Amino acid sequence: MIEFRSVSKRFDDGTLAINDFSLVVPARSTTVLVGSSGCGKTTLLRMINRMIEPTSGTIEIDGESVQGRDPVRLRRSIGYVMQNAGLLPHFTVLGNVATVPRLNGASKSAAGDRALELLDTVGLSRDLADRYPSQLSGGQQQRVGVARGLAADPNVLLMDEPFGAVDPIVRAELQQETIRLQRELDKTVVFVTHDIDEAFLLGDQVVILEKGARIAQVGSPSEIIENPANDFVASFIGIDKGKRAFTVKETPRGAVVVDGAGRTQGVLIEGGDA
Ligand SMILES: Nc1ncnc2c1ncn2[C@@H]1O[C@H](COP(=O)(O)OP(=O)(O)OP(=O)(O)O)[C@@H](O)[C@H]1O
Repeated sequence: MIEFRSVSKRFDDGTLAINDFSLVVPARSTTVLVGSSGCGKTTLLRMINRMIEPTSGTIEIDGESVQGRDPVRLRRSIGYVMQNAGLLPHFTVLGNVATVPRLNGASKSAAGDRALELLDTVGLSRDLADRYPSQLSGGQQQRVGVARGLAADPNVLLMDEPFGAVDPIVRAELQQETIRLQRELDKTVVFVTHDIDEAFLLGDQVVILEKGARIAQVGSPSEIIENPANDFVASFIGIDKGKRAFTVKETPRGAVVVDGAGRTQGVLIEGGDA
């Protein structure tokens, strides 16, 4: 579990990026921070692994303040996946993934073996191991980025808009892979996006943020859609534009559900376990 307690961050130029933010991130599930550009998502994420230091307040992982931990060791123990994968251009795929285990003291051959296993885990062919990042597609680069994030077998994985730069089809694939990985690996994932659909797809807990990282609402996707806390949330999740507003239409074969654009999205059945 990760806990933010009254965390604020004022940058040197006076910008108050985070204003008194408190949140519990449950272990072994995915929490998504979602909000418009500049609301403070990246700053929150980077305070977890001390790439950014809070001005006040504390952040704890499993009850221990990160401020008391050695920043370099802390960073190596937490997976971090960023937009555009953030790969080292002069290292091969294998080199990029093996770097973290090497830094953590693994021998060259053990780190290489681990890196190959991780390519399997993220669905990349081992044939790509000797390529350089520029020789990969955007989606493949992102997978390498995820493999690198998992390399230290961290309990906590931070993902900052990891699929922002790939096309919609690859993005959908990577989202499904993320869901599969989460099921298999059982990590505590904190995921940042500005895309509410991505947030609802991936998040067990979704945190909708306004400027200054003010929390507009925290809840499961169902809770938020069923009971938006205010007009800002309703608008942000698209209810007012009819995006998540469905109507029921009777047809000779039974009731169907129709979206705001008049397109039939599915059939209405009795019961279900929700
Ligand atoms: N080093 C810095 N110095 C001054 N202000 C900063 C710095 N880094 C970020 N900010 C400001 O802090 C606020 C929050 O930035 P942050 O990058 O956390 O937002 P974000 O929600 O991740 O945005 P985006 O989705 O565009 O990446 C913004 O107003 C930003 O301009």
